[in-house]
Amino acid sequence: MKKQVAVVGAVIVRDGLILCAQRGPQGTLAGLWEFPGGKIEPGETARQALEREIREELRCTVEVGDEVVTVAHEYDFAVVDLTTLWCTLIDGAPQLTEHADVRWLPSSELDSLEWAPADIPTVKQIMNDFAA
Ligand SMILES: Nc1nc2c([nH]c(=O)n2[C@H]2C[C@H](O)[C@@H](COP(=O)(O)OP(=O)(O)OP(=O)(O)O)O2)c(=O)[nH]1
Repeated sequence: MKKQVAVVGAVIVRDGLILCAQRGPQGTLAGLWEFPGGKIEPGETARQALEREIREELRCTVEVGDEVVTVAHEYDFAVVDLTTLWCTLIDGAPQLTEHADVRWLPSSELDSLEWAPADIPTVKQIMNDFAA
């Protein structure tokens, strides 16, 4: 059985734009775009994990809202269960610590980036939700 990893990602919305983050040039899924976040640690809820990851990775504070969607994606290295949650910034502005780049994009332009494979259904759903 492949290892199963529970991951949370933040869909941070500010002034109608969505924060997209590019993974660093080394390691898993290098250079691809994702929603900032990471693995849920034992004993944490998805929301707690996301608040912690955003503080660590982007040095800012988010308020976590409703779930966008949960998607399971099988990579060669693991099955990733990616849950995304709508977020708003309540303190600070995102700073680059691990990511190569961040961009604020309107939902209609999200598909201009090369996303991690697990994110593609999520990106489609966000584009639909915003267009609705
Ligand atoms: N944070 C985040 N991770 C994602 C997304 N899409 C996606 O496939 N992933 C994958 C990448 C990683 O394998 C895992 C998240 O773990 P992590 O954020 O702790 O990443 P990492 O690079 O330190 O992990 P790893 O090298 O040990 O796999 O989920 C996404 O939108 N956000």
